[in-house]
Amino acid sequence: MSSTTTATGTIVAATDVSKVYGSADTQVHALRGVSLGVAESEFTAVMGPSGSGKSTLMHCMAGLDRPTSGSITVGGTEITSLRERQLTDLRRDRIGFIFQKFNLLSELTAEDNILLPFSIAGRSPDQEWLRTVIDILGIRPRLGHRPSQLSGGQQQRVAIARALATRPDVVFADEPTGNLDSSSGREVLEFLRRSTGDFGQTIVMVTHDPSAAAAADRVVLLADGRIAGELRRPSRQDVLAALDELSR
Ligand SMILES: Nc1ncnc2c1ncn2[C@@H]1O[C@H](COP(=O)(O)OP(=O)(O)OP(=O)(O)O)[C@@H](O)[C@H]1O
Repeated sequence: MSSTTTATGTIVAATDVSKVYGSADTQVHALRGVSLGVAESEFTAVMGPSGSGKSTLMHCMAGLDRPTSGSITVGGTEITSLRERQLTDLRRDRIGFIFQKFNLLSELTAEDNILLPFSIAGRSPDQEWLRTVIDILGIRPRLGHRPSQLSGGQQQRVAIARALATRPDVVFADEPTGNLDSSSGREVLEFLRRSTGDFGQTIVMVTHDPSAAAAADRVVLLADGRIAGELRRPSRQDVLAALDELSR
């Protein structure tokens, strides 16, 4: 079983997680006994070669997919045994998502996109928190715009506001800078970093980009469905060297 240090204050814990896709001779072992603890208020990046299991791990930890075996807890709740309805509620209430392609609803304004999780849940947002998030992200002047009227960087900031608005236990970000130019990408990473330092938000980000990973507190390396190592506050060069080592 691969494992990495589980810090105290662990908010998401995967224990001996395996995921097998397909059956019989078409089986793919996407994860082979991964154990990983995500510390509260930390920015964790997951990296590794294509096909190493990054998306599968993130989807399992976020309750979007079920592991074949092993345990996953989010905020102390074992999610692998939850029914579909309970999983949907847990994702809505305790998890935020940021995607490479922003995933904003094109017919809604930026503000309505940010408020969508609340409309779905039939709840009111914490107005003061919402104001703080919107102001820090600098999107107040854009709240009445639809996604097509916003740049990629602005759309991603709206998506970040939507993810943070519910104050989730953890935000999962899937290549959040993948569709952005380098300066918008840097801004987005800066916001993500700030949300961990200033607000104690926990973030798990899957990325291929060594510069993006270098913004994280911790970089977990996956290879062939196993944890292959980790780096603490690495530079871009450290990340590149570790990836190079993995591909040997
Ligand atoms: N739904 C699926 N059905 C069958 N095999 C799958 C499925 N999803 C992923 N796989 C396989 O599982 C392995 C891990 O895939 P995964 O997408 O998790 O890797 P990744 O590290 O995120 O890759 P990439 O960097 O290319 O996005 C790969 O061999 C992939 O082909």
